[in-house]
Amino acid sequence: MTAPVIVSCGEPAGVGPELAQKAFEALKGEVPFALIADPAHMDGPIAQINALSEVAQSDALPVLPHPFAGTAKPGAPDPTNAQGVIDVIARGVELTLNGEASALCTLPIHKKALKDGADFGYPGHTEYLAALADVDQVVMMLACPELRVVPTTIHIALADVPRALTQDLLRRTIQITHVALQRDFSIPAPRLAVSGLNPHAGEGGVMGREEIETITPVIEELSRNMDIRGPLPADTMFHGPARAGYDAAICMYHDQALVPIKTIDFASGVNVTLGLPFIRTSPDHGTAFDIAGRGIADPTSLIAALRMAWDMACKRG
Ligand SMILES: NC(=O)c1ccc[n+]([C@@H]2O[C@H](COP(=O)([O-])OP(=O)(O)OC[C@H]3O[C@@H](n4cnc5c(N)ncnc54)[C@H](O)[C@@H]3O)[C@@H](O)[C@H]2O)c1
Ligand SMILES: N[C@H](C(=O)O)[C@H](O)COP(=O)(O)O
Repeated sequence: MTAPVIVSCGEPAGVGPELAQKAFEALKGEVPFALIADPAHMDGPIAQINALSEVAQSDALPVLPHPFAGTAKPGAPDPTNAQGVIDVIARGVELTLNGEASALCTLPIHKKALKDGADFGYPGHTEYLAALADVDQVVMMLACPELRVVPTTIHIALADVPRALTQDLLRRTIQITHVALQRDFSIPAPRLAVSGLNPHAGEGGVMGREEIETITPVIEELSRNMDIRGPLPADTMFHGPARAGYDAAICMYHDQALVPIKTIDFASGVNVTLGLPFIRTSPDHGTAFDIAGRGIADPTSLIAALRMAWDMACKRG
């Protein structure tokens, strides 16, 4: 039997805790999951549990208690909670690695709050999870029913992208994506479209040389074994008919990949980390401090993230 999904609470001052309550109501009987959180931070009904084996018997949101140093005031992160947020993620990883949970779904963190409150040394979950799992490269993919995108460089300043974009990084990003599309998304022969970095994919070297020196050689090499094309101008590869021609778009930097998907489907996009020794998904939005605690946050993306985690877990068996 597939074990439940474990959900890390993320920033308690954000929309995470209320979304977990809403997702529990929506997914009862469909996706078994438990939240790791401080019960004192939760507003609605919860069932405190001691182990994930108790999830099936819970008629309220099952919560594995994790005491935090501070209270949760919507929209105002308490720096004394930062270490708790980080520790909850690590506890979620431990539970997936020891098999008590089948997958990890993370609620949003506030990166600056973690840096300020606990000197968190990672720009996001993606890099922290890679470190916890001792994996030197993972891939961020965001997926919605109409589009999958992968940023090759992730949480770095735009000015640093050209230097970070190496043939090795691009090759491994594409290979990890290709394997995951086959294994977790049931696409036997994935079609990949690779963007350029520069306007008009460099226009033959007139507007930048990364396409000639870095991107094209990798595509040529990998095209011997996979259906891959590019570099394509990024401005024309995301409209409807263009999207129909590929299963995933490999992009060169964060916003090149995430702007199109969050524009097309902010409500139900899912962030999934590929290349980890466990399954990790997440909603595609952040902590939404501006609406936290008002009961109006939309749980659609979290619901999609939980369904994706569960689906992947059931497929992997
Ligand atoms: N997985 C993650 O941990 C994750 C993902 C994205 C952003 N973040 C972090 O979250 C923080 C805030 O980021 P941001 O302000 O750029 O993005 P955000 O997604 O938190 O908010 C952007 C806008 O979308 C709205 N929004 C977000 N989620 C919503 C929901 N579920 N229902 C209704 N409206 C919603 C917000 O109210 C806001 O107006 C930053 O620290 C960022 O790094 C974390
Ligand atoms: N780049 C992600 C997004 O905007 O959706 C987000 O910052 C989450 O990153 P992690 O999953 O690494 O926390």
